[in-house]
Amino acid sequence: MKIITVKDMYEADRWTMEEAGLDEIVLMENAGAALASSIQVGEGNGRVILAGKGNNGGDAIVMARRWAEQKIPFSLWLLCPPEKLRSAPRQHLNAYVAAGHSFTVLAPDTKELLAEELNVAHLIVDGMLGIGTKGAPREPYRTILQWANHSQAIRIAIDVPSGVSEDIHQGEVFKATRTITLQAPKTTAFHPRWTSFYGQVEVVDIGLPDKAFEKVEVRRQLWGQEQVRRTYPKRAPDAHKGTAGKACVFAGSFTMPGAAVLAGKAAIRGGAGLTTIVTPKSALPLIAPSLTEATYVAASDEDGHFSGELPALGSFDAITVGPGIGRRKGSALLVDQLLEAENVPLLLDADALYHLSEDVSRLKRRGSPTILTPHPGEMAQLCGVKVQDVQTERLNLSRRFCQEYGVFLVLKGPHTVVTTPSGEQFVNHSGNAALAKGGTGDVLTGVITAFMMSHGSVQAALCNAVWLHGKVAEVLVEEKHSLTDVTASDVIDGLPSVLRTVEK
Ligand SMILES: NC(=O)C1=CN([C@@H]2O[C@H](COP(=O)(O)OP(=O)(O)OC[C@H]3O[C@@H](n4cnc5c(N)ncnc54)[C@H](OP(=O)(O)O)[C@@H]3O)[C@@H](O)[C@H]2O)[C@H](O)CC1
Ligand SMILES: [K+]
Repeated sequence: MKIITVKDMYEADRWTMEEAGLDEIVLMENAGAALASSIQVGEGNGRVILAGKGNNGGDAIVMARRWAEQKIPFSLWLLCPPEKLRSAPRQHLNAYVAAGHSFTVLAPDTKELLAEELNVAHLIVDGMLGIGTKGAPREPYRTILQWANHSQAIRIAIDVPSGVSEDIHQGEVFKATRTITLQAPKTTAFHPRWTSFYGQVEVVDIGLPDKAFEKVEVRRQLWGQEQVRRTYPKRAPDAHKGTAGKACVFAGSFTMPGAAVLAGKAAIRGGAGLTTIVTPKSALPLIAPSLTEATYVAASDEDGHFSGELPALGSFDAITVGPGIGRRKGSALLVDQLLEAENVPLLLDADALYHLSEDVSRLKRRGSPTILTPHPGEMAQLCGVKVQDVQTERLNLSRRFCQEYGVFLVLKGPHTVVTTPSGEQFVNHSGNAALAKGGTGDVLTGVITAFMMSHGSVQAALCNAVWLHGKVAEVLVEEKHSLTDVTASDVIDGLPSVLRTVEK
């Protein structure tokens, strides 16, 4: 599903109205109808619908008419005098009134009443400001946003939470429990400044034809269950361990053996036919008892770490380096040599990224796919910028990096972004805060390693692995865990149940 900018959305709107002849009134009707049916109204009274002067307010007015016809009690508040409404919302207000329904206009003598209603509301629907917002909300929106955000109510935003805009500001923003976005997800939903204001994001169809987006150059998409099901490869009935892929994972050290165990286990659970762990000799006995299915190569060891001497190896379908290798000179030498490995995809994670950041230009010499899986701190180091700069420019920075160095990149975080060497981007739509724990990154690395070998496309392999990893965390928390207690091993144990749903 394409992720679009405000400019893209207005262009698609224009095409739909001018070329397809569907006017704004119809789209607004569709929007209001979709909203009315996707919001669970719950028990009791105390539903407040807030409508601003623009078309976002128009969507709210249509939704209110639909609810009124279903005899759902609510109060509709108009935050500007009716004559100040834009044309389409005004027409819909006329229809609302003609149908015999009532509303209240915000005015000095009604302000207190709105404050009180918001205070006791159990559901607030935000149709105040949409994608036409510029900068921080002005009055009266600012004050109403403060009241709404203080309420204990469930808060549902129409299209975007009011106050969210492409120009970043520090003003008041509607803190939505859930945002029902019209037609296509907007880039602001994945901007670190705004993500938390969106709450849970849901996209509803309001009838714009796909063709409306054809002219829009969209190179950012949302990756979710539907895309995973479409691209997840079926295992051939005659598959054997050789065809399922041979992975070589350089991981672990005397002080960090667990990282190798987690990455290796996850690769095996993720479907790798054969997994070989290459680890310093003294770390091997710490790893092998916990990972019986792997084979091992004992690498030359210096103080429990890689000495830098590359052991003789057979041929592999994927090489991964990084989990638990540490930051010593020996592992730096190891990374340097592996970057020269020909004809095999190479995944660099964790401390391998630390060593890579010494000289990123080495990436340009690689002939086979290279995959980097940094968290924001590692990305900052790779790019020579501050972590904060990575967070505010996640999409743009990733794209520039991948295009310059010709790599695939998985930038981890609440909406993990996968970028291809040509700059196509995929924003992941699964996961939760349970993954904020040491070791979960090693698990992701293992799954990616396996998927790189089973999927025909590196991009699909990365996107599917990231989605699966996040989905497992969701299922764990839904079924038997809390956000606090999930461990990296739990994530490995949770892989089978989600994989089964994907394979069906
Ligand atoms: N195709 C679709 O997706 C459709 C979406 N719809 C909905 O329409 C809105 C966008 O509607 P639009 O009227 O363009 O914009 P808004 O509703 O966001 O309102 C913009 C007006 O609000 C004022 N404004 C702007 N910034 C601020 C601010 N910081 N503080 C206060 N007020 C602000 C401004 O008016 P002024 O006269 O004050 O300048 C804007 O004009 C979209 O989000 C969907 O919800 C359609 O219903 C169907 C098609
Ligand atoms: K809104």
